[in-house]
Amino acid sequence: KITSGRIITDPVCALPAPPEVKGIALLRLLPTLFTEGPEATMHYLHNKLGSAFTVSFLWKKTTFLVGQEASAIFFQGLESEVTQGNLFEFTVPMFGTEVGFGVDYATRREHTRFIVESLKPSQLRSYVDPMLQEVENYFAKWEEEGVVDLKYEFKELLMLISGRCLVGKEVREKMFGQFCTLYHQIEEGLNFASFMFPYIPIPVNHRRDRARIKLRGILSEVVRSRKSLNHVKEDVLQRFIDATYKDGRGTTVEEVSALIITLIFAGKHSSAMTSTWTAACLLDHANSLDAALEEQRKIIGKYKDKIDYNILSEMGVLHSCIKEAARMHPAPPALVRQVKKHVTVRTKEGNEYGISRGHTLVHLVMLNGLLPHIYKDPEVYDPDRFRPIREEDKAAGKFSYTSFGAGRHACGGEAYAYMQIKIIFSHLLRNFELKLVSSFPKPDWTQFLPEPKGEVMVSYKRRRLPSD
Ligand code: HEM
Repeated sequence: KITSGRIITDPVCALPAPPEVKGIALLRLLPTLFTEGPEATMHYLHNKLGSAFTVSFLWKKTTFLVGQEASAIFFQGLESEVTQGNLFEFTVPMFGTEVGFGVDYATRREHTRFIVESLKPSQLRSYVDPMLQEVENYFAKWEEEGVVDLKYEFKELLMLISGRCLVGKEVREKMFGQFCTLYHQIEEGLNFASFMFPYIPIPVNHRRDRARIKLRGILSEVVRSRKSLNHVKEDVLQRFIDATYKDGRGTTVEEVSALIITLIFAGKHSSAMTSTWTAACLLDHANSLDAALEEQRKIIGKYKDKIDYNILSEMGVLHSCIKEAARMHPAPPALVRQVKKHVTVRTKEGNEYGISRGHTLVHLVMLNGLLPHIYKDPEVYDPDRFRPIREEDKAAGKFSYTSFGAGRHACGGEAYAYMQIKIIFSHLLRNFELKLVSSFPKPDWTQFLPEPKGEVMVSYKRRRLPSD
């Protein structure tokens, strides 16, 4: 039985708790969960219980939030109320104890500042040419025509771009194969077993730990060499080397190396998956594809083959196509926090609930982008909804679009991500005729970081897109 808005006697919290699902009611949901997946299950609970509801399993209470009103506390709450806390403990053996959840909150905020500064528009301009070179070199290896798994291709390409723009030329040119192998071993350390028990002695954890030490060694060598030879480069690694804490202290070699590994992790998979969904959506919607091609023709007419930061900013149609794919298929489908101090959640339906300390809070990005009072026909791929005049997310206001997070922990790499994805797609659209040959992918919920299921097979044929 699903209990609704029950008055509880917790002395700290006089407000009713959100509707709760537990025991037999929870068991009854299992068939839907296994046959239709988490999104359908959450849809069902959201429709039935409203925009805040709690799932209780054993002693663990997880409260799910959907929509702007209910999610406000998630994004705006103080660190003393709502925190990422020790939920991300599992990332410490992946990235090291010098960054992320291995350090205190104040130091972590300083590191976020280093990241945001290294990816701000004035810095982004310098990453356009290296990104372009990586993209051109990559697709130059494709034949005259063929069939590829675009998901695989994007994973490879995004790793190359990360290698060049984040890690820098030394590693990219001399030891990239070794770097990738080690990085993948760290990435493989992210699975359901290591998430629950990050330190248990299983082979995948051993490999992750050995890989992190070796990778750290490689990066430390590069940082030391740059420092001793006074070699200054145009990449994120250099920005981290030059960064200073508020007290004037510089970053250590270990911190710089750990920050770079963290950043590749934050940006590579999410960008590769958003690119894959964008391709699948575009190739499945002739109107949107035509609009994106038309925009490229116009831009070629104006600037010929030249691409720079400003020209990329003119690709508004392409931008909306990517944003719309990320709305329907957000790279992280849900975001998590922990309640540190009792908080109040106000819902769109006009309810007020008290959430007690110790609850896990989950903001459901995957449902937030599908709310019909914000998005017209939310199940339809319609990039125009983000174009001037309509701008459905802006019209609705704060927290209506959360595919890149929001509030204190909003994505620090959003502009960088759009830039690299736009560079990839402008190249693909100008140089290849593409067709989706496999069926439109479903999300694969068996992966720790969900991605399109199976191969995303696309046929390509070289061509030169004429100008308008
Ligand atoms: C399409 C690609 C991307 C998507 C969909 C995405 C999405 C997100 C989301 C939803 C969050 C919020 C996490 C939370 O609230 O718990 C986030 C945080 C973050 N992202 Fe991204 N991201 C993308 C690309 C990137 C890239 C390319 C970088 C860097 C190169 C990056 C760096 C970060 C960082 C550093 C944070 C943490 C911010 C903080 O905790 O203060 N992201 N991202």
